[in-house]
Amino acid sequence: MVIKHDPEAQALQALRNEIRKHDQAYYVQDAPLISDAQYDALMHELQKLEAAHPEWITPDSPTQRVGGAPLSSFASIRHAVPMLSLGNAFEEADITAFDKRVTDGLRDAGLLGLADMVEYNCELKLDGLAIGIRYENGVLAHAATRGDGQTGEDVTSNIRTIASVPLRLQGENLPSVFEIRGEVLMNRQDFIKLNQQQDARGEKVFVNPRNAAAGSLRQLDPRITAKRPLRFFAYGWGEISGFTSPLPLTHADMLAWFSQLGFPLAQERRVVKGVHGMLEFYRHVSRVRASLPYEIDGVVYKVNHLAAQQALGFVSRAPRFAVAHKFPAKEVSTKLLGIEVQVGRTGAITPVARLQPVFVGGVTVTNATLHNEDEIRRKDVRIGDTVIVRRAGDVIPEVVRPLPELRPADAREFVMVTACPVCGSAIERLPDEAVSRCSGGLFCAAQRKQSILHAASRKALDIEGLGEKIVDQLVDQGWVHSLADLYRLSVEKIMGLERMGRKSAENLVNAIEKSKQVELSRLIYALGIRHVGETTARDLASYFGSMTALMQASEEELLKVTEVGPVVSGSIRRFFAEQHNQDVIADLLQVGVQPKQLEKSQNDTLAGNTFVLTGTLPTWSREEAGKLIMEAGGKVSGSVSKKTSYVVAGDDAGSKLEKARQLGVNVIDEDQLRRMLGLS
Ligand SMILES: NC(=O)c1ccc[n+]([C@@H]2O[C@H](COP(=O)([O-])OP(=O)(O)OC[C@H]3O[C@@H](n4cnc5c(N)ncnc54)[C@H](O)[C@@H]3O)[C@@H](O)[C@H]2O)c1
Ligand SMILES: [Zn+2]
Repeated sequence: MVIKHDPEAQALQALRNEIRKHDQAYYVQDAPLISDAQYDALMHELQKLEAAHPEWITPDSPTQRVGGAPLSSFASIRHAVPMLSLGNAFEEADITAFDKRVTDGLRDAGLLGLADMVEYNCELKLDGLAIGIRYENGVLAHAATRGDGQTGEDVTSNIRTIASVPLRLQGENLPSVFEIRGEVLMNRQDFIKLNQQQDARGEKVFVNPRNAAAGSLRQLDPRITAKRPLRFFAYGWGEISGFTSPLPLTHADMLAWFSQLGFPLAQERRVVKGVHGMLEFYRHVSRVRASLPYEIDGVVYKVNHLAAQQALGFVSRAPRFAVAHKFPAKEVSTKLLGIEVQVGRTGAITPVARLQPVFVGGVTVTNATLHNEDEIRRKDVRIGDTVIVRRAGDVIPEVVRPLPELRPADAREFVMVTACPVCGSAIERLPDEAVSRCSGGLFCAAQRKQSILHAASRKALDIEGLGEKIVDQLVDQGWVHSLADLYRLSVEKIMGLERMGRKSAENLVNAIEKSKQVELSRLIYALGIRHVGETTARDLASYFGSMTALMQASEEELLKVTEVGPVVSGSIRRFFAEQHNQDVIADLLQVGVQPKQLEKSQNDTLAGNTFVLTGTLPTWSREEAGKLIMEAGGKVSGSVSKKTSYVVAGDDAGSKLEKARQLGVNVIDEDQLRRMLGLS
């Protein structure tokens, strides 16, 4: 054949096989391998290919068929009347088009006056599985799943276990053959309970109520089905014969009759006219959806008059007289046009997907997060891919996964940027971290607010009154670009900020001025170098004694400082390697910031000793004691290790004391420390 070597024909075959595989998993195994959105995207792609090449459509194409082949472990039942699917509509325009098709069809058939609007019966689209139940002379004879639409699985014994399915029809005058059709489903609450039980017993849990209902009904042992909380709701019929009374004339009256025969109907039914009526029903159901006891995935509109239904007839897999109006999916597919990176307040670099605009979860989405570089690799997302995008509730939309089946030949892999897109500083990523970060902490505009707030905090420069609201304004006004700019602010300028009187402005300027006389350790901490917390800053200050010495320190020297390992030293080296950061520090010294170096003690009594302070000391605060130790040449560390020389324990000392005992580290009290310091 000619089409054999056509790449499009090959793609078409591959798609059909892929879809068949998923039909099998979904309809037969009740265990879908992919989300419905993903499945719908594959189906959509196949429809597009077939529309372009109608000559390639074969009767066995998934677009022409319903469901999956019946499971062979069940006996099969041939449907007297085929069980079909429903056409789908997603937007108002689809509904308008549906109504126009119906209206035109009925006018052509002479069933609708020129000025008349079509009447529709509106129902919920229950998210379970379709079942046909046949009654002979009023008694349940057999029941079958939809299967491939022509032949279904015999689930008679299982259907009999469902309490809401009558074993015998109610009333006197009954048809000799009557087939009811409807949905078997599981209430949300029942589904949650079932999954808890399954989990507790170490058995399979279901992904959603639909699959739980399908899996429970399609059991070879009806005793298992009997234990599952299944429900049945009627919405249609198959063969009806041997009935002496006239049949109802409308769909709504048919439903009313089913109710009399003993079948439960789903709530929220309504007969409406025209597009307006259908859309109003849709909006109403959208509002009550969350309060329904079961899952629905949309609503169904059916032409109400049965004569009109008959005149309209069927296409291959669905009736022309009905349509399912589906709710906006939380997941949809779209094209990934590109990947950009964003810099967060803390310098974290987030890759962001630029998408072909798509309507999902009720809004149009053009961007979605890809979290980080590893996620992109793990999901194997490539630029040019068709991807599944998810948006549930108020969360940020995210790219769930690509559809490799639809990957174009020119799809490209993402390459992480090496320089910050905001400030140009190097991007760093530590081996044990997922996130890449901009290393221009002091300089990067994206991180300005955060880094100034950090520098002003109590344990850093301790600038009272410099809170988030003020920092926001200072940065947004463009008055403060870097830390040093704080020291250039005047009272007059600050008075220009919202709700800032002269007095508070003066206080703030004084607080900023006062912070020029800062201990070296606090200034180091204020720089916001990654992994340099308060304690490390103190260790660095006491070891190097000056900012210049720290900035010039080699890796080897840094590693000599207590508890500075390769990660911390690397972070310090990279920070000072950035020219931008060096400039900010030079600027700080220029505007008059004078870090106070700790006075080295005369005799270096405690040199070479590392102390850990824990618990409440009788007279000194831990900070005071730490300062005294450092002034005597000792080091203070936050955690106990074999390298610790002494643990100074006060009242209520906890795990650190225990650790010291385990490791055999000397434990002393405040008095002993005082003596070592030569203070008593
Ligand atoms: N994830 C997967 O791998 C996978 C595989 C196959 C199918 N699917 C999903 O199944 C869908 C196709 O399934 P489908 O062919 O059953 O179509 P459908 O579920 O979109 O619509 C037809 C079905 O709706 C049900 N229904 C509920 N309320 C109804 C009412 N009031 N009146 C009439 N019918 C009502 C019936 O069971 C009927 O068979 C796909 O769009 C996809 O979402 C997913
Ligand atoms: Zn940056």
